[in-house]
Amino acid sequence: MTESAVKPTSPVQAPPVVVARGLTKIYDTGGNQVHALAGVDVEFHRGAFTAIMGPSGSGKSTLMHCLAGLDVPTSGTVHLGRTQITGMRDGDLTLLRRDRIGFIFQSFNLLPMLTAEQNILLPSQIARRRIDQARFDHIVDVVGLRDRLGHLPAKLSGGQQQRVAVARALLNAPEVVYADEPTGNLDSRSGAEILTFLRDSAKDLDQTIVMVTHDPVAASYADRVVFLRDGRLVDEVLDPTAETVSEHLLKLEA
Ligand SMILES: Nc1ncnc2c1ncn2[C@@H]1O[C@H](COP(=O)(O)OP(=O)(O)OP(=O)(O)O)[C@@H](O)[C@H]1O
Repeated sequence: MTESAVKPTSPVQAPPVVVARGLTKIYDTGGNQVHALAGVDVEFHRGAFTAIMGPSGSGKSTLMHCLAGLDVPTSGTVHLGRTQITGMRDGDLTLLRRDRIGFIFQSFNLLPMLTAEQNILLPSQIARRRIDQARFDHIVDVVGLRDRLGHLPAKLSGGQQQRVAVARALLNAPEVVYADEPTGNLDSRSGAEILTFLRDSAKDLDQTIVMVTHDPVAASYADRVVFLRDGRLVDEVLDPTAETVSEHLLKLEA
């Protein structure tokens, strides 16, 4: 078989980048136990864009925080590549998050006194990493920030600020990007631009992306949607549409 005849591996067949097994998280609130995660097994594959959905209080944020090493599960394991992150010391976890994971938050989290360009470059500079100029140029052009690089965040629209945050998260080609309601503060047009960019990054840059969202339209940009209810993974949809996602959510909330 010639090389050009080899079919590219689809995102769902690629090896998992993140694997969680038997994750539980119990919060003890004054003698009252809340089982925020009640035994979650889940995998996220290279180059796949996955949305995590579920009713309010179903455990989405807790799951993302445990996957990203921002919170410690009560039991179970999380692997990033070959590294088991559960059980790591705080200092090692901080370095792992800095070097191997990208984050995008609803509230952008940009430093107000730095320009767009300085915000994008800051994590690499803190980590004393060489800047990949070609990747920087590619990302800046694709997100349409070329003529805004010298602007402070206050001089940018919400959509432009989130594009800066997305460029910052993707610059270092992290093994996985976690996005927590990335379009929650944006109008629908800016939101659609960010989601299109995330979808294209998964496809074109082989970027693994995991996004928590309440919005079926946002989830429809993903390759796959996994649904949580009462701290358990109860369903999933491949190649979702806003309609199929809404139907599944309605069933879960019934
Ligand atoms: N720090 C905490 N202390 C006690 N209980 C908590 C804490 N964090 C979360 N919980 C509880 O754990 C459960 C899961 O919460 P989580 O925030 O993960 O859900 P969610 O699906 O992200 O919710 P939402 O969609 O409303 O953001 C809820 O019952 C919540 O009240």
